[in-house]
Amino acid sequence: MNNNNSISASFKTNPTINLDHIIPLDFKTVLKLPKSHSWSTTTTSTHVEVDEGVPVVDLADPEALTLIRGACEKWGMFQVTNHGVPIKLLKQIEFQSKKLFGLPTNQKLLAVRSPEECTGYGLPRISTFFSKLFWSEGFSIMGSPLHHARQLWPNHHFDFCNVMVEYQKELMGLTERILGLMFTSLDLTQEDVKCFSESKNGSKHPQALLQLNSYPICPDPTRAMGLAPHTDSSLLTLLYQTNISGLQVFRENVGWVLVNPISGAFVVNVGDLMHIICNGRFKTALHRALVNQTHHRISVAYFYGPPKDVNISPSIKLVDRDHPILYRPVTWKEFLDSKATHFNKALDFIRFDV
Ligand SMILES: C=C1C[C@]23C[C@@]1(O)CC[C@H]2[C@@]12CCC[C@@](C)(C(=O)O1)[C@H]2[C@@H]3C(=O)O
Ligand SMILES: O=C(O)CCC(=O)C(=O)O
Ligand SMILES: [Fe+2]
Repeated sequence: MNNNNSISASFKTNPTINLDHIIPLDFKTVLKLPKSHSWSTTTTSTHVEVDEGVPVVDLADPEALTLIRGACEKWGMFQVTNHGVPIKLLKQIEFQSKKLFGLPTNQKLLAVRSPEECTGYGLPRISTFFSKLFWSEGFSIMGSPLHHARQLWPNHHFDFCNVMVEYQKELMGLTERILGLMFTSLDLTQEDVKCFSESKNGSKHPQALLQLNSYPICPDPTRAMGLAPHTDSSLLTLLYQTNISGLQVFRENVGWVLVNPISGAFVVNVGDLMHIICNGRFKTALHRALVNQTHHRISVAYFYGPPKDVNISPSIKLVDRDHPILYRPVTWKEFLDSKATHFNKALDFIRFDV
């Protein structure tokens, strides 16, 4: 799916940038944090302790709708349990990710993401917005991972590919179920949220990207950044953060709050597009990942969005005299283009002055 027809084209790396922003360091050989990866300690300063953390929602709970609405309004994030995705699949994707990131660097570079593309091995795209580099590496997949998996393991890519494909199938089902709950919690029906109706070129398919993240053991975590603060551009992101902590979410007037790993749970992030549809009522979650000195951390993010050329705009049901319309219509493609230039300010560029 690496063509101009998909959203992948919108978050391609600017071809003129330094390859340092694509090719990760050979982390295993580094005993001291290099200057290139040394952030000021104020940027990496750790989280605050809070009494009540990110809400956890058991999908079988009769109160799930109310809990989800409250969590999205207050945190832009919650964790889900009892979601139906087999634990075995979660263990398998963790295993396959570790297998991939454990390869020697020269082998991983066989599948490096090219500047024009969105899939393959490399540093997270947002690294181009920062002068310091991240203590992390990633592998992005859209649809079939076959092309890059063959480059890594010419004869032994079957298990990897099967797990990635199965995981994407399961996560698409779960994401759509959670999206339905989120809309229902605001009394919105399918008709109220037009983003899945026919797109201009007749394609009705939602778009999704699977991102495997690896945060190697770090010699000086107090000065390193795994993934800098950002919001996801998606409608919704489902993150499996294994059992090693590192994810933090920002709360206004509170600070950075740790998202405690819960065995077998998914973290659900409200993305920018959901924030637009809800006219700001559900908050897009500002989050980041820090690293540690003892454990290699893996996380798996599934970004889900609408067909690329469908207009996304605030639902009129959530607009009234007290809640004026905040955003103008935008397609996911246009928004990703804007995000690739304006990064965390992209929402401001489509906001009406109120
Ligand atoms: C579908 C997408 C979401 C994403 C941009 C992209 O087109 C492809 C990569 C995704 C990712 C993964 C790491 C974090 C993130 C912020 C980034 O830079 O690239 C997200 C993007 C996003 O949500 O904007
Ligand atoms: O690794 C994590 O906990 C966060 C990953 C993330 O935010 C992302 O991939 O967008
Ligand atoms: Fe994210």
